[in-house]
Parts: sequence; C-alpha cells; structure tokens
Amino acid sequence: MKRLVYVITGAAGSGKTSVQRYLIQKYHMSKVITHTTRAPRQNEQDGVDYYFENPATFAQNHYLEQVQYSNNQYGSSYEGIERAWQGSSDAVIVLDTKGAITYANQLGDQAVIIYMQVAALNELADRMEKRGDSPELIKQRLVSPENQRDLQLPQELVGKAHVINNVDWETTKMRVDQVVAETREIKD
Ligand SMILES: Nc1nc2c(ncn2[C@@H]2O[C@H](COP(=O)(O)OP(=O)(O)O)[C@@H](O)[C@H]2O)c(=O)[nH]1
Ligand SMILES: Nc1ncnc2c1ncn2[C@@H]1O[C@H](COP(=O)(O)OP(=O)(O)O)[C@@H](O)[C@H]1O
Repeated sequence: MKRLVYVITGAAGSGKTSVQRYLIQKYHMSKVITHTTRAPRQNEQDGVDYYFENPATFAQNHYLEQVQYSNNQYGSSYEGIERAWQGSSDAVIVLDTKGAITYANQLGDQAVIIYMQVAALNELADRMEKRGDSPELIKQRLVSPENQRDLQLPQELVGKAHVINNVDWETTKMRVDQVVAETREIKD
C-alpha cells in the first residue's frame, strides 16, 4: 500500500495542529513528531508534542529537512517519519511553509500538502490568546519573519497545496474530509 504523508502548513494560529488532531482522531493517522530546540510550553510533553532538544542533541538526528524559525531550530527526522509509517500508512506532520516545499519536492505525490489560511490577522492573535499563549509569545510569533512569510501561500506550492480557509471549524472539517477522500481515491 502506498504510504502518504499529510503535510499541514500555514501561519501561527491558523489551525494546523487542530487539523492534525482531527486527522489522527477520525482517520487514525500517525503523527510525525518533529524535533525542536525551543522550550516546551505549558502542557507540552517531550515525545508527544515534539522531541525537545538542545543544540547538541538536535545535531545528532538525521533530517529530511530542517529550518530556523523564530530563532529556534526545527527538523523532521527520517527516524520520526519511519516510526509514524510503522503505525499507519497515512502519516501527518505540521511544518512551516519552507519545510512543506521541501516535502513536496522530495516526496512528490506521496506528500499531500494542506495550506491553512485565515484572512484576518487579529483573528490569529485572538486564537493564540485563547489557546493560552502569553502576550509576549504572541507578539514574538507575529513579528517573526518566518511567520510573516507563512501568512501567504508560497508560489512554489501554488497548484500543489490544497488551500483551506479556516474560518468556520465545521466547514474546515468537511474540506479536510474531501481532501482525504480525493487523495485516498488516487492512492487505491
Ligand atoms: N520545517 C519544519 N517546520 C517545523 C517542524 N516542526 C515544527 N515546524 C513548524 O515550526 C513553526 C513553529 O512551531 P511552534 O513553535 O510549535 O509554534 P506555533 O505553530 O506557533 O504553535 C510552525 O510553523 C511549525 O509548523 C519541522 O520539523 N520542520
Ligand atoms: N475555525 C476555527 N475557529 C475558531 N477557533 C479555531 C478554529 N480553528 C482552530 N481554532 C483554535 O485556534 C487556536 C489555534 O489553533 P492551532 O490549531 O493551535 O493553530 P496552529 O497549530 O496553526 O498554531 C486553537 O486554540 C484552536 O482551538
């Protein structure tokens, strides 16, 4: 059976993690846990949300791709992807747009790219606040050049990414269901 990886990308607060959670709950996809040097947030667990690393341990993994985002390092390891595919032939990963472009280029149609869009900037900040992020963190995130970049669908993903305008959550779930149905049809 063909192994797929659903890549969820977009700006901070756009709903990437919510879609990932939905795909895991409804379709029993396996989560690809990525590595980061940023500090865990309240309620985040090592080996569940991320593998939390320091610069020295971060350097020991073998990465399909890695990026610098808001002054921290993030990377998805071959080990992490293999581990996810052992759990299910459909894996799901959350990446910035730079990582999503690498996945599209390296994995071709094995990577199903979903770009999450939210029209209103203030809505993103409100959602991050409701999620419990501190005002400093929200400010830092919103001004980071990487997040500014990820507010737009990159040219390299035009025609490759499924774009979901995440305003109403029920509509978003239906759009995600459509993408899964379409991609599974091609796969089978
Ligand atoms: N390219 C790449 N991006 C990652 C990886 N892991 C996480 N990210 C992205 O890094 C960005 C920052 O993630 P995070 O610190 O959890 O912040 P949040 O998305 O604002 O909650 C997000 O766009 C994530 O999708 C990775 O392994 N590779
Ligand atoms: N359509 C939506 N309407 C309202 N709130 C939403 C919607 N989608 C996601 N959220 C909420 O917004 C916050 C940020 O979503 P999250 O999935 O954590 O974003 P990301 O992973 O892209 O940073 C979360 O608290 C989530 O529950």
